[in-house]
Amino acid sequence: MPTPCSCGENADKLLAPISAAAIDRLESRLARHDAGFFSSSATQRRVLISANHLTKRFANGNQQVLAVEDLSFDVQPGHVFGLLGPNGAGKTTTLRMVLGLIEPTSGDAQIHGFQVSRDSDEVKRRIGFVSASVGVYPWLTPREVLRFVGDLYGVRPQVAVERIERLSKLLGLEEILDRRCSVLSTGQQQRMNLARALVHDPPVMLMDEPTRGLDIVGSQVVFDYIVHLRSVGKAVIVCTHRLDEAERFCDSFGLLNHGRLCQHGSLGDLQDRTGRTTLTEMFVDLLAADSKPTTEPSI
Ligand SMILES: Nc1ncnc2c1ncn2[C@@H]1O[C@H](COP(=O)(O)OP(=O)(O)OP(=O)(O)O)[C@@H](O)[C@H]1O
Repeated sequence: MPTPCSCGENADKLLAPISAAAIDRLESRLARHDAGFFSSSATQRRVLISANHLTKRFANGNQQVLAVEDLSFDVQPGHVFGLLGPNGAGKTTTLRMVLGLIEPTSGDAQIHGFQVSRDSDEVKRRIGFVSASVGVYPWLTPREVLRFVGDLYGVRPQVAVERIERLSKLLGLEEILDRRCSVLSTGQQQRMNLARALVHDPPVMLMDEPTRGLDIVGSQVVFDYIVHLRSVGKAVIVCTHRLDEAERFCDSFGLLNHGRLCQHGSLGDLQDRTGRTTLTEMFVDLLAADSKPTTEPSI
């Protein structure tokens, strides 16, 4: 006898026992969904920076310099990765490959799922870059520079105005926004560079020695900025020689020497593996143990 219900004849279908076959089908669909969610594409979306077996050789007269060798790492949103190493270890070369400024000899990097070697425009749109050696336009004011950069990246003028206002507050630029860049101090120029790297609101930030030449107050502005980047979910790579500072603000580390990744992990991982407490102690051991030259005969 059909069940009386305002749903009419559909009520029979709704109340009918679900067959074992239907349950099997449902379970296998859910399993497929879960597998898809946790497998490649979704996981890759969670990884904003992915370096895969990056290698770079430079020709240098009749020799070759192996600047970076088979380097792989991932950086997730809201994560600060410290790429550390002595002079000439290959840090800047790695950043240049990730930015797409130089071509790797082999390997590749992905930014937000876009391959650097193939989708370089998409990649550049998604990266902010801060370097101690980036120059400023002497005759422009910070406000003009920030508007100009916003325009280059296709940020709508009204959005650019709002962002410049927000970044000025964040970085204490209000007083200097309309002064010529040529009269700004090193610290003020660096604050403008930090703002410039964020005008297009990229999900990824690469920072090459961002505190070089800065005093304690200037360095603190950079640390606060990095903390801000993490809190808003950016994926950040920082190259620095200030190991004590890196310990404070990086979530994980890659220790490079002669282009090779000698250690990789959180501070706790590295402490467990090396038996050392500080990055400085680990570096001293690393340099003593690993003195392989990076020049090879030309081929
Ligand atoms: N264009 C180039 N031609 C030849 N050799 C290069 C070139 N660029 C970098 N190198 C070499 O590659 C190696 C790595 O250089 P890189 O600038 O990446 O090191 P780094 O870790 O950033 O050093 P630093 O801390 O001193 O800035 C060095 O031996 C350097 O001399």
